[in-house]
Amino acid sequence: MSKINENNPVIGYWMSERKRQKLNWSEFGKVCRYSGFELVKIDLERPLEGQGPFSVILHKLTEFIARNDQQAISLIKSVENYINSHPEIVVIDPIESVKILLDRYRSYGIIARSRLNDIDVFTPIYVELTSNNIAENIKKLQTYGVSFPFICKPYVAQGTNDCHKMALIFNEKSIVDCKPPCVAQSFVNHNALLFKVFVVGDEYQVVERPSLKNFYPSDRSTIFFDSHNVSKSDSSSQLSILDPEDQAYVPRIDDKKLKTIVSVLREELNLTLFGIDIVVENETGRHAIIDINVYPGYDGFPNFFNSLMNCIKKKLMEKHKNLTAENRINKTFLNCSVKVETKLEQDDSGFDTCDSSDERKHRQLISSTSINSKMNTVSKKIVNRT
Ligand SMILES: Nc1ncnc2c1ncn2[C@@H]1O[C@H](COP(=O)(O)OP(=O)(O)OP(=O)(O)O)[C@@H](O)[C@H]1O
Ligand SMILES: O=P(O)(O)O[C@H]1[C@H](OP(=O)(O)O)[C@@H](OP(=O)(O)O)[C@@H](O)[C@@H](O)[C@@H]1OP(=O)(O)O
Repeated sequence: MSKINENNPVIGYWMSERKRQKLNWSEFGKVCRYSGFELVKIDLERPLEGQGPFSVILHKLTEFIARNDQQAISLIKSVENYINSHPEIVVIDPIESVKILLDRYRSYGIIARSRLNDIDVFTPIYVELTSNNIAENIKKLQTYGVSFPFICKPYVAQGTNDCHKMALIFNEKSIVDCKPPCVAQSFVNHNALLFKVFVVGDEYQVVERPSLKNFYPSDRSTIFFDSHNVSKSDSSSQLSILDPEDQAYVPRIDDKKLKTIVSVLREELNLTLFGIDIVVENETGRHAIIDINVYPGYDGFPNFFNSLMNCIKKKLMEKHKNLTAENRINKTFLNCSVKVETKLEQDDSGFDTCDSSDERKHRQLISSTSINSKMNTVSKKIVNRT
């Protein structure tokens, strides 16, 4: 097992070249150096064991996690194995949590079951469509209460070429335009304003983005669109221009609700880097969460790299504290067990008690096995941290 180099801790990262360039990632290298860290790109084609030791692993592996081929599966498996055998490393973010968010249906479920309901924050009614049988889909939509118009969103939320291709469906005869497997979600009118919340650990920022205009049930045909042409900071889609009959009212986000949304989701998702897309429903002012993204673009987040660095330092401190506490608990456990065992040996006077001496030996064996395994973990951790 490799050791953490505390004098010059290494942050190993992986993200696509496209994302690296968009974020101007080399600047983060400078921030790292300034804070005494080394920033190293992980080579996914080589075993990770020889590339460390890492103090932190930061990744956006969504494009591999979303893929279902053998190569991607075994690549992710080997990253997972490496992470599992190095509990001392801070991982941003756990692959298990990322997997959940790549499945739109599951991430909507998390919102729907969370205590956000208590503050009237909701995810618009949704249902998963898995079959091409139109009658079955109509029935499902009715049963779950998905209303027209609704948006058909690909099942996989991030990391594929098609995951941002959506269809806005206005009537029953257009249900044929759904492309299962997908999630159908009722459309919420929100005057074409989207609030994007970018979260970095304890910090967050809201940026306003263009969004889809108000729509109503009608005979019109399906609108197919790519979400990246609608809701980027420089988007100027025709679909975002309000109709003359719409009220030129500007929705507002409630800061107190926003704070609760971030803290509830941070806890529910077990993620450090994520984005929440919120719209405010016309008339009711209710806040609807329409999407959650893993490690989003952070476009408009001032000093993102400084916030990221602060967050990494905080996570390292927490990890250090947890490992120290674990060591202390293990030592206490060891002391107690040694005392109990000594007492057991003294008690073994040859008289028949309710425990046979064989049973006692068996118990002692179990006890010392568990001490040994605990000590192994402790000493491994001590080795890793020196
Ligand atoms: N339920 C909804 N009601 C109203 N508008 C919606 C709803 N869901 C999505 N939209 C609109 O469609 C756009 C794309 O939806 P969504 O955010 O789910 O797509 P995405 O591809 O996951 O986006 P991202 O690029 O953030 O990953 C949103 O920006 C918003 O304009
Ligand atoms: O940065 P990446 O390449 O990861 O792209 C992400 C994109 O960021 P970008 O706008 O900087 O492209 C995000 O947009 P914002 O929510 O931040 O607006 C969001 O669309 C993610 O779903 C994308 O992840 P992907 O689907 O590609 O995995």
